[in-house]
Amino acid sequence: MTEHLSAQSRPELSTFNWEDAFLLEDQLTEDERMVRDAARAYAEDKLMPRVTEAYATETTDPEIFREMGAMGLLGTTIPEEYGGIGAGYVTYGLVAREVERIDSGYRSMMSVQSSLVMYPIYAYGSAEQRSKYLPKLASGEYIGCFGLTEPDAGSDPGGMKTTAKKTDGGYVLNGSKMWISNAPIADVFVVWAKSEAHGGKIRGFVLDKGTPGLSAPKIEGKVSLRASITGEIVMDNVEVSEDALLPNVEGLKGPFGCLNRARYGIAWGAMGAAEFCWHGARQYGLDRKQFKKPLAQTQLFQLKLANMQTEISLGLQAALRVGRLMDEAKAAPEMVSLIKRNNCGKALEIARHARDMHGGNGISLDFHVIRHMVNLETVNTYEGTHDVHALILGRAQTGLQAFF
Ligand SMILES: Cc1cc2nc3c(=O)[nH]c(=O)nc-3n(C[C@H](O)[C@H](O)[C@H](O)COP(=O)(O)OP(=O)(O)OC[C@H]3O[C@@H](n4cnc5c(N)ncnc54)[C@H](O)[C@@H]3O)c2cc1C
Repeated sequence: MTEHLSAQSRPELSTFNWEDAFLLEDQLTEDERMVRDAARAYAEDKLMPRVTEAYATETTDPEIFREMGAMGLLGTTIPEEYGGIGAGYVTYGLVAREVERIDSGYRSMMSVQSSLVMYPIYAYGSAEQRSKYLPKLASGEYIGCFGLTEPDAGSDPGGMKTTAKKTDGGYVLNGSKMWISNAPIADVFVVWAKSEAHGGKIRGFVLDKGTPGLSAPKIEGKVSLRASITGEIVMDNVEVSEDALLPNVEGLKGPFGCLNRARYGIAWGAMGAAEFCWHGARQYGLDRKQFKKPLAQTQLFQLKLANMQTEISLGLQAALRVGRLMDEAKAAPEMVSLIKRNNCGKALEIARHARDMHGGNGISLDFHVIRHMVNLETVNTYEGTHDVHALILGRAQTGLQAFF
């Protein structure tokens, strides 16, 4: 059709913005941009200067929770009366993207606090639980963790062995959780257990640090996500009163409701890490000369940059679309599986290429790409592995269950 239009009536073509191919910026509201800009400034000014050291020494600074809390970056979707900023899911995603542009570990700390601890207390908790925990979690005074995975139950959380037995005044919990982000420094533990009193159904409990029988040893020696502390949760006859039970949910839909939100944030976050790697590779290719010309002037280098730009542009648009649908309460969990799986897998591939494009320098922490690459191995695995999300999407289109 366009070729029949006269030059005057032909719509103006705008110039291409290589960093923002589909003008994502124009699709955001003023408020979304404002929170995003604040998150970007915080991430660049406060997180970037400490990440290399934190990663190298495998240390997590708990002060980061307080800083994020002061910036309004914890529990962004939680209403203001509980300390959140009552923002939508697009805002939450934009924040995840900025924080993960620096490090997936920092984004993990934030995602766990917001989606896996604050969200279940808000959505499934009693009025008392909401007012006891949410404001302090929002300010970062309390640090939270989420215990679903066990040594023998990862992709299949229904196989968990942790139990809650009814006592006169409440419950006694026994079992252990594995690979739990924030656990060794946590004040609040949201844990999932099979409750005999509820016919063996999975129920959520909120435990306080210091409860006898509750411990959270650190898992040492991780090669990935080293700036984010990870631990076990050991429950050895942990006695809690009735008010530790999350009253308003039972079954796997409890943990899955939280995971769905965290996975959505991860889809944005992974694109932030990928963008860092892409921009880093581009700049490196412009600066470094081999064979008397910039690396960026070679066809292979440009092909890789084009692939990165394409996947990131598509991945961000998809995340934005799902975020808008979440804000309209129209998003299905399978949509989240699709973007979590795609964006993590693509980000990992981009980070590997960026590492290669930096040559020998690519293996140095100073250039950051190998840190992102190794982090993204975890991001591709946790919150539903790349393959497990494929099985969710396979089931959705065939009606056939391929998990077992
Ligand atoms: C750093 C880090 C932080 C984490 N933080 C938390 C946290 O805060 N809270 C929490 O609860 N968990 C957390 N996890 C755990 C994470 O969610 C699990 O590692 C993840 O769900 C995978 O479980 P798994 O490790 O037991 O692997 P498995 O389930 O044993 O999977 C191993 C492999 O088998 C494949 N597989 C499994 N089932 C199937 C199947 N049916 N068909 C085909 N392939 C299959 C998987 O895709 C994978 O490739 C964290 C993990 C890490 C590494």
